[in-house]
Amino acid sequence: MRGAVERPAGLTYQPELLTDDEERSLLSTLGALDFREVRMHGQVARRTVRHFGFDYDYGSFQLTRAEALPVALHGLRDRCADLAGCAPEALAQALVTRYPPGAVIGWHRDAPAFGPTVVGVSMAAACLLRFQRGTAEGRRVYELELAPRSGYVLTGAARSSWQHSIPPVPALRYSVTFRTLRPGRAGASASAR
Ligand SMILES: O=C(O)CCC(=O)C(=O)O
Ligand SMILES: [Fe+2]
Repeated sequence: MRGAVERPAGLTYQPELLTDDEERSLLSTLGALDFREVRMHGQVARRTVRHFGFDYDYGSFQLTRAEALPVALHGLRDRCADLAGCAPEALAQALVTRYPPGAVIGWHRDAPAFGPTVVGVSMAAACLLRFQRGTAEGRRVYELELAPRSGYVLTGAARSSWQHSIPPVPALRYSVTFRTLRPGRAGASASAR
């Protein structure tokens, strides 16, 4: 990655957020989920996903109600809320992603329909999380290894100004990403049920 290295403000990384036993038990829950394909611009991605709480429609840019978070993932949400310093219920959306070897997620910022806080947990294989902002001479980059059982929080500039991506994962990886909703969306979400 070309550019000056700068750690994004608002990025927190927490190794060993989960114990080995917690990871093992969560992986058996995640492994049993029925994952769905991701289709963007007509292309089917290698990674597959499952949404809980809310689903994001890439066509209409709207959030719609999805199935409730399984009880087996409530403890994980509590842990992530602690890490982010918010109430567990504020983490209204959970996205579970399964990355088979070689799967990626391209450069993006999380949708503006979501709120100011994004918390992610990594399980099974490690991967790199890359950040970029600015162009040409002003390009800034950062790279972080996400170890299995670790968590990260994106707030502030890390959430809203920097883009992030994951290059091809070396081995099967699962992540659970919890997101808040944009303030003022509570009414909209209730009527979208
Ligand atoms: O897998 C991850 O940890 C990050 C996924 C991500 O950036 C996203 O789904 O928006
Ligand atoms: Fe993201």
